[in-house]
Amino acid sequence: MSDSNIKKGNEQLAEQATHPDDSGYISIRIRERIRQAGARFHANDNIARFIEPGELDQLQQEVQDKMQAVLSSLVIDTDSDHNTNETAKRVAKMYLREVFAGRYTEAPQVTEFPNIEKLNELMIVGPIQVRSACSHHLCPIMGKVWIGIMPNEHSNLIGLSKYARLVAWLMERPQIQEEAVKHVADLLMKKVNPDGLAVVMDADHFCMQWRGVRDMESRMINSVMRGSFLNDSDLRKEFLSLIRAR
Ligand SMILES: Nc1nc2c(ncn2[C@@H]2O[C@H](COP(=O)(O)OP(=O)(O)OP(=O)(O)O)[C@@H](O)[C@H]2O)c(=O)[nH]1
Repeated sequence: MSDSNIKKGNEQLAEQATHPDDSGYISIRIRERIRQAGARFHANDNIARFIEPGELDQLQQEVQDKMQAVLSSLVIDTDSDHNTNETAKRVAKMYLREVFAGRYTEAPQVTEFPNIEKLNELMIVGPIQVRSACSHHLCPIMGKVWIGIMPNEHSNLIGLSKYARLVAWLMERPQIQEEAVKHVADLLMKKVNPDGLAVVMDADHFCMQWRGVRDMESRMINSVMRGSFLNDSDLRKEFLSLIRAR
């Protein structure tokens, strides 16, 4: 980072400090609030409730300044290289507003309708295209998710698009696939309260393709079965054969 960039970054951080005695790093204040609440802030946790209005902009600026330092340590001349001149800014925006946005924003609003007609037939949604990142290398995970729902009279019905919105909100975080699928199942159990739920995810892990073992063929497929999908092997088979046919 050039001296002028460092100075600019420091001035911006100083301006952001609302208390004269804090370091100016908004991430420190947010972390402190989370710790005081006894909450967790792993890569796949949502921390939106600890971020006050306007603070996400400050956090993005902090990430930008630190990303600029990473580029500088990579010995990239971001001052004269027109291609990387604004890379720190782009990457900060991409992390906070796009690929990891599920950490920093509240869950999408979902209208829940009562199951007036007492529907109890298998319903399948998918393939829902999903984009996530592994928490080990922050490399993309790109894949598909299928959801099977067996409602009962106590279930809520939610709009079809809401499955995709909820799944996207959970996926836009660094994580491992096993936990991602479990989180999808937990959230849908809470929202829909079905008799049974099945979630299958099939994804490419770029940390195995772009780098590391550089295996372009292998993928990860995993599933979570709850309630009647666990207890009723015919239902499970019907679900799996219907998604296989797609
Ligand atoms: N179980 C699981 N592993 C994952 C997932 N995404 C990435 N990984 C793996 O996480 C592992 C991280 O392993 P490490 O040994 O700590 O890192 P590394 O030395 O860079 O590993 P290599 O990829 O083998 O070069 C790698 O084997 C990845 O393939 C996931 O969703 N689930």
